Amino acid sequence: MDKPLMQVRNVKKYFPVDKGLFGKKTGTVHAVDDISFDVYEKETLAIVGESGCGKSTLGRTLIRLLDATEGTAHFEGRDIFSLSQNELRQLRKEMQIIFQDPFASLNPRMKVSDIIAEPLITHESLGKKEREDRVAELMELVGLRKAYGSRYPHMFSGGQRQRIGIARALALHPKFIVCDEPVSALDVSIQSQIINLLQKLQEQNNLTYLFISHDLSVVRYFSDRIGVMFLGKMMELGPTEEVYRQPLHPYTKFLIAAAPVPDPRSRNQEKLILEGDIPSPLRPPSGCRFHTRCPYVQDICKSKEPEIQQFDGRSVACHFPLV
Ligand SMILES: Nc1ncnc2c1ncn2[C@@H]1O[C@H](COP(=O)(O)OP(=O)(O)OP(=O)(O)O)[C@@H](O)[C@H]1O
Repeated sequence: MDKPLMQVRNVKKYFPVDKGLFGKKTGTVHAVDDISFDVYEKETLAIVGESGCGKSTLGRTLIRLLDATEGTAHFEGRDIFSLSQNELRQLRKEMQIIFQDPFASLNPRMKVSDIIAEPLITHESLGKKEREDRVAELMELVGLRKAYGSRYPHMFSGGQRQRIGIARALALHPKFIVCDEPVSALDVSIQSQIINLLQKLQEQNNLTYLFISHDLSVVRYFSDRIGVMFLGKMMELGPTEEVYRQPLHPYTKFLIAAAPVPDPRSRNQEKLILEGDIPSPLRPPSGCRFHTRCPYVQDICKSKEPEIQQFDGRSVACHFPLV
């Protein structure tokens, strides 16, 4: 494996909730709650989990679109949570994000060529001709015809709009890209085109992806490793194929069993039925956060938070891993 590009240690992101009288703080959402992992150069690390488990908050915190509550994240040796505004400006070139809904993230009043040129104008001092050439190059890279540059976002299909978002994200030659559910809003046939494009761009540009998805069938065939989140915690992390073949955490086993694409090898897998709703991140359960839904729950799970155990390049936060 390549060396770590990012080392994330004990990162927390809490949101105060003020719905009380006079905007008084009435609680805290534990969106990301003490998460540690490494992201290796040129890998695709998928982060999966049900809606609201903190995937987007984690991704946004790691590229400093959100300020962490606690913890550190070293990117090529620099703790990105303690950078000055000026240093942060430099860092922004190296870290980008691709959003789920390309339409919402593209300014409808701007021409596509201006949308793609925007980061170049903000961060680079290129002449007009150089900038136009770079925009044309980026459009070609993502499979958009140069002539489309004078059109507006509403004139494009969802897949093409996502290509525009990807071109803009690539404009400054980033190393690390958070892909936040980039194909969830697209038709299945278009999803594979965009995933193929992301893979091609990764190879050509040595990109590292943190790929956020609620859909395990999407990430299976192209992520190198997979991290499974539940209520702000990382429950399991390991090489994708190994995690699918033998999930160590009951929650991972449930997610794989519930994934929409049938896997012939998993047909005989024990059916797991999860009891209850996802608990509130405002008042996470004591002990293991998953214990209220876990079919294998035992007394210790209700009172003691599991330590993270390491198994040969894999990690799991469970008192009774499925080894
Ligand atoms: N700005 C905010 N203020 C308060 N709570 C927030 C804020 N942003 C996110 N949350 C809460 O933090 C928790 C994690 O949200 P997040 O969007 O990171 O989850 P997610 O796993 O990405 O879900 P989804 O797939 O639905 O986007 C949720 O309970 C959410 O309501």
